[in-house]
Amino acid sequence: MDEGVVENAELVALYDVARERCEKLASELKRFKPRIASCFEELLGSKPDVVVEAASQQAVREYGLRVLESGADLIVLSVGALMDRDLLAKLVEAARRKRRHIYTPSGAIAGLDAVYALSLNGIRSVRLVTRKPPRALKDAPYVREKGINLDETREPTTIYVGPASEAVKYFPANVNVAAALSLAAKKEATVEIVADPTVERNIHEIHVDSEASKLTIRVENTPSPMNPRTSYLAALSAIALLKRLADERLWIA
Ligand SMILES: NC(=O)C1=CN([C@@H]2O[C@H](COP(=O)(O)OP(=O)(O)OC[C@H]3O[C@@H](n4cnc5c(N)ncnc54)[C@H](OP(=O)(O)O)[C@@H]3O)[C@@H](O)[C@H]2O)C=CC1
Ligand SMILES: O=C([O-])CC(=O)C(=O)O
Repeated sequence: MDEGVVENAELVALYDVARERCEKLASELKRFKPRIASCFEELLGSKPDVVVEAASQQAVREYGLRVLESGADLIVLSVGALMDRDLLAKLVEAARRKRRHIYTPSGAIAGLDAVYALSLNGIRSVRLVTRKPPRALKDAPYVREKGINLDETREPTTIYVGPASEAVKYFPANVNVAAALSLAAKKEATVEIVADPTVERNIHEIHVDSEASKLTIRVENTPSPMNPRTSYLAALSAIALLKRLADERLWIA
């Protein structure tokens, strides 16, 4: 799985609260022989140039600053954590001071380059409609807190409408894309979440209204076989970013 993709880089270390998950991943790799770190300090001890967070919003809060302070770039997938303005300001300040970068890849969506471009001239409204099979949503804090029973859902049901900063707390493993979208738009997205038993894919629709363009983007993603909440595209997006960085930015799409 790791052959022939990111050529000019080494995977130096892996860290997860559950060590056996790193061991399983490492056993599936052919080219890379990463150290399996038993704590986050040990991961940083490998002196990485880039650390990819693919864990949780809590992990961004726990380790984000330490990554930048260690002199590494930080790629964030649990972008929801960055809706916390204080945390974002601290990370940006550390990145500036250490001359490193924070990257938020497009993850499970597309078109953030255009959304960012439109933000330069001001965006009137930005909306995300996320549609996932009920099994991908049933463990979300919001669903549990409100006692919503998704096992009996027979038709598409809107279970949540609200601002991105709230949505990423209620659905921390489902709509990090709402944060990536809001940061690109420089405007908080309104998020609608639909539990849809008629779909097998994780579907994200972006609607942006601005003077320069009306933008509609729809992405239908195959879920990861290991985690139905997560789209396969999100992992590919992080790998594609690593590849661009490892190729020393000779070509940026
Ligand atoms: N930006 C985007 O477009 C997308 C973002 N995501 C986000 O990316 C993240 C990773 O997704 P995915 O790989 O599917 O998640 P998984 O839950 O499948 O895997 C994450 C792993 O990280 C571990 N972990 C969580 N928190 C910590 C921590 N503080 N320290 C150490 N290990 C930790 C988890 O352990 P445990 O299970 O014990 O918590 C788990 O083993 C998620 O937050 C997800 O929501 C996903 C898809 C798209
Ligand atoms: O993978 C997806 O479809 C989106 C996702 O989980 C997230 O943004 O957290």
